[in-house]
Amino acid sequence: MGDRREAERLAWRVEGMDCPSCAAKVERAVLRLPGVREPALNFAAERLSLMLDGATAPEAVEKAVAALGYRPRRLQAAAPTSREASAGAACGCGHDHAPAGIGNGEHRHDHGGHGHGDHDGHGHEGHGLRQGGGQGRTDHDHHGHGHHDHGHSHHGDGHDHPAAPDAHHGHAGTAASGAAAPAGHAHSHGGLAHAHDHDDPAERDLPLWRTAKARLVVLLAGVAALAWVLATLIPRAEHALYLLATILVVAPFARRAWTLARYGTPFSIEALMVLAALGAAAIGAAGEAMTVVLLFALGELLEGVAAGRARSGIRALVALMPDQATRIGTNGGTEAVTAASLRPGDLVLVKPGERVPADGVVEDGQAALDESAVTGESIPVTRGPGEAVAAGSICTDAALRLRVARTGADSTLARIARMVEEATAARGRTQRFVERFAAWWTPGAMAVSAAVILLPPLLFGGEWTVWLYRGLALLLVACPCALVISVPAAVASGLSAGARRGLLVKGGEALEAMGAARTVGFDKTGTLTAGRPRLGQVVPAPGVAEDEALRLAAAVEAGSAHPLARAVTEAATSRGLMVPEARDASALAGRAATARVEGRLLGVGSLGWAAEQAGPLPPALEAEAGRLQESGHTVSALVGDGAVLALLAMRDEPRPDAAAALAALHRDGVATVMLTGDAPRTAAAIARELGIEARGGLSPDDKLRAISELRARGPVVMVGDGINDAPALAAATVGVAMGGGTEVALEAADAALPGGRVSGIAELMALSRATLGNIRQNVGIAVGLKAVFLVTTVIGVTGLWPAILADTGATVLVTLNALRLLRWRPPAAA
Ligand SMILES: Nc1ncnc2c1ncn2[C@@H]1O[C@H](COP(=O)(O)OP(=O)(O)OP(=O)(O)O)[C@@H](O)[C@H]1O
Ligand SMILES: [Zn+2]
Repeated sequence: MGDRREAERLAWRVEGMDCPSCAAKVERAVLRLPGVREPALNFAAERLSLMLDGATAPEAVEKAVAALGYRPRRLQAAAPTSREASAGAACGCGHDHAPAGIGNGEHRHDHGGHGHGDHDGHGHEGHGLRQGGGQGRTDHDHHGHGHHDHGHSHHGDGHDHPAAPDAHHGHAGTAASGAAAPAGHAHSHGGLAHAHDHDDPAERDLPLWRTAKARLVVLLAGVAALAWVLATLIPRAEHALYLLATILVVAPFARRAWTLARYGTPFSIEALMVLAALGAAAIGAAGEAMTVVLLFALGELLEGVAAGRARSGIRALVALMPDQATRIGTNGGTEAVTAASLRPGDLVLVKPGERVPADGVVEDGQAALDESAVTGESIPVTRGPGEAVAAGSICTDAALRLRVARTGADSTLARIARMVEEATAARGRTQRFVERFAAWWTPGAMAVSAAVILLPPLLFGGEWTVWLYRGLALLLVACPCALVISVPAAVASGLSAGARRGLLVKGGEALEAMGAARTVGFDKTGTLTAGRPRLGQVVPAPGVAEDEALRLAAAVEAGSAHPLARAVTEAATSRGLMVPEARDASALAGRAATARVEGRLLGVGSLGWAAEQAGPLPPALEAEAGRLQESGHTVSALVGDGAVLALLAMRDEPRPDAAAALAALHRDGVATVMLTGDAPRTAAAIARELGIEARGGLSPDDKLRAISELRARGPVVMVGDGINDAPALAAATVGVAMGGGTEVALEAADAALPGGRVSGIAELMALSRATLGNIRQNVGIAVGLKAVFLVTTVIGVTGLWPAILADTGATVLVTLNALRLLRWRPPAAA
C-alpha cells in the first residue's frame, strides 16, 4: 500500500523561519527526506508546504525542521492543489486555505503558540544550558528561537517586537485570550470565526522582551554576569569560570550548528560563531568568547526588529477593518454584530464616521468615503448605489446601506495584506545575488582564517598564539549576518511603506526593477482615462432611425465586457429603449463584439473592422467619424447585413491627475507612450490633451510587439487596467495594474495601484529608487565594515573586541537603515 498511497500536499507554519536563507535551509533539509516533492516555502508567511508520499511520515518532516531550530506546526487541510500551495508569491490562495484550515482549534493553538513558544524556548534553552539534562525532547530544542543561521532573526522576534504602538498590535495577547479586542482591531479573532483570519502572524505580536530570543539573551547575559561576579570574588578561579560560562552559552548555538551540518548546511553562521568562541576560549580569551556569543544572540534579536516592523506595517492595514458592524435584519431592524459574523448577502448599515466592515456594494445612500486604507488617497470619493466600497474605508459624511460581498480574509484589504506578505518572500535579483555570495562567503572565511592561523607560523616562523588570535578575530569579522539581512530588510520595509500608501508591489524583483525603467507605456482606456466612457453621439446611416440603431447596438453590447459596451447599454437605458435579447454573443479582442439579435447577425466594433465587414464608409459618415475622432471620441460602428447602420461616438474623460502625473514622469527623465487599440486620430487627440506620445490602432499583438521593441532599449513599465490587457502587462519588465478590480489586477500584474491615480506610477518609481538606494547602503555598510576590519584584523591593528562589535554593529546599522525606509513618503508633486 505504500506505493499506492497518493502523494498529498501538507502544510506547516514554521515559526522562526523568517528570512530567505532560513527558508533555503529548510528547503534543503526537507528535500533530503525520501518522498518529499515540490516543497514551497514562504518565509514571510512562515509557511512550508510539500508533497509527501508514503515514504516519509509527516512527523519526520517536522522532526527535520525542528532540528534546524524552527518550530513547525502542521496546518490542517493543506491547500487542495499543489498549484495553489506552491504558487508562492503568485497567489494568495494558498494562504487562504491554509488559514481556513487552521480553523479554530488549531488556531488558538497557534497563537498561543507564541506564548508557548516562549516558554518552550525558554525551557529548552534552559536545559540546553543545564545541559546534559536534556530531556529528550528533540523537537524543539533550541530552536525555539529563531535561529537561523544567519542570524537574523527574524521574525519571530520580529513580530514581537513592539513595533506597533497602535491598537492593532497588541492584540496578540488579546487574541489569544479572547479578551475584548481593542477598537480597531482588525481581526477579531476574538474568538469566533477565525475562519477568516488565519493569519496568525497578526496574533503573534509580543512585546520584544517577551520573545524567546529576548529571553535567551537575558539568560545568556545572566550566565555571563554570574561568571563575572564569581570571578571577581574568587580571582583564582577566573579562567575556569569563564571557560565554563562560555561552554554554557555556546551550547545552544553549537547544537544548532550541529543540526544544520547534519541537514546539509555545514557552513552556517552558527558554526562560525561556535568555532570562534571555542577557539577564543582555548587561547585564554574566555571573556571575549562569552561576549561573542552574547552579542551574537543580541544581534539576532535586533535583526528581528526590522522584519517585525515591516510586518506590523502590513498588518496595520488589516487592522483598519473594524470589529463591529450594524446588520440590518430582514424586518428592517438593526443589530450590532461582530464583523466576523457577517456573511455575503447581508445588509449592513454604515454610519457617518464609521469604517466599512466588509467589502460590498452600496444599496442605498450616498456618502463621501475616505478610501485611503486601500488606495492611499485620503481625499474622500463619493459613492452611491451600485458602487463598490472596500472594507476599511471610512464613511465620512452620511450613512450607507451596504450589501456585503466579501468578508474577513476575502476582503480586498486582507488580500492586499496577504499579497504584500507573500511579496516579501519573493526574492529579487539582488537578494539572489547576495544569497549566492553568502554561500561561498562562509566557507571562504573559514579557509582564510585557517590560512591566517597556519601559514605565518609554519612558513615564516610567526608566533602561534598571535596568529591563532588573529585568525579567530577574522572568523568573527567574517560573519555575514548583516549582509544576509541587508536586502530582505530593505525590501520588506519598502513593500510595507508602499502598501500603506496605496502602492502595491508583488515582490522584491518588481520593486527593484521599477526605478530603473526609462520608458513607461500606458494603455488608454481605464488607465489614462477613467474607464467610464459615455456615449456622446449616435450617427445613423441614411434610412436608419437613431433610436433603432442604439437599441440594436445595446443588444449586442449587453453580452460584452468591454468598457465601451457599458456606455452603449447605459445610453439605451437612459433613453428608455426596450433592448431586445441577443444570442451567441462573442468578442473579437481589440476589434468588435458580435451577437445575433432578432434573427440578424450584428456587430459593434472599430472602424477598421467595420470596413472589413462592409467596405469603406460612405463619405458623409467618414467625414463625421473624422470630426468626432479629432475631438477625442472613440468611434465604433454598428454593422449588420453587410452595411454600416450607425456610428457610435464615445468619450472617456482622462483621469483628473493624468496630465500632471505624466508631466512629473517627464521631469524625472522618463519617456511615456500611450499604446492603444483605439483609432490613431482619437489616440492623438487624447494624447494632445495629456501631453504624451501616442500609438493608436494597435491590435493586442501589435501592443506586445511595441513593448518588446521598447524593451530592447531598456526596462519598460507597462500600465494597464489589468482586465483586458494582461498579456501586455506580462510582456513588460514590470506590469502595473491600475484602479478598479484589485483582485484581477493583482493576479495579472507585478504591481497595482488600486486607487487609480496615475501619479502612483511616479511614486512607485520613487519608492523603487529609494529601496534600491537603501539596499545599496545596506550592502555597503555590511561589506564595507567587514572589509575594513578584515584588513585591520589580519595586520593586527584590531583584535577580538572590535571584531565582535563590528559584527553586531553592522547588523544593527543595517537594521536601523532599513527601518528608515518605513517612513518613506512619495516626494511631493512639484
Ligand atoms: N465591444 C465593443 N464595442 C464597441 N467597440 C469595440 C468593442 N470592442 C472593440 N471595439 C473597438 O475596437 C477598438 C479597439 O479595442 P481595444 O479593446 O483594443 O481598445 P480599448 O481597450 O478601447 O483601448 P485601449 O487599448 O487603450 O485599452 C476600440 O476602440 C473600439 O472602437
Ligand atoms: Zn534567517
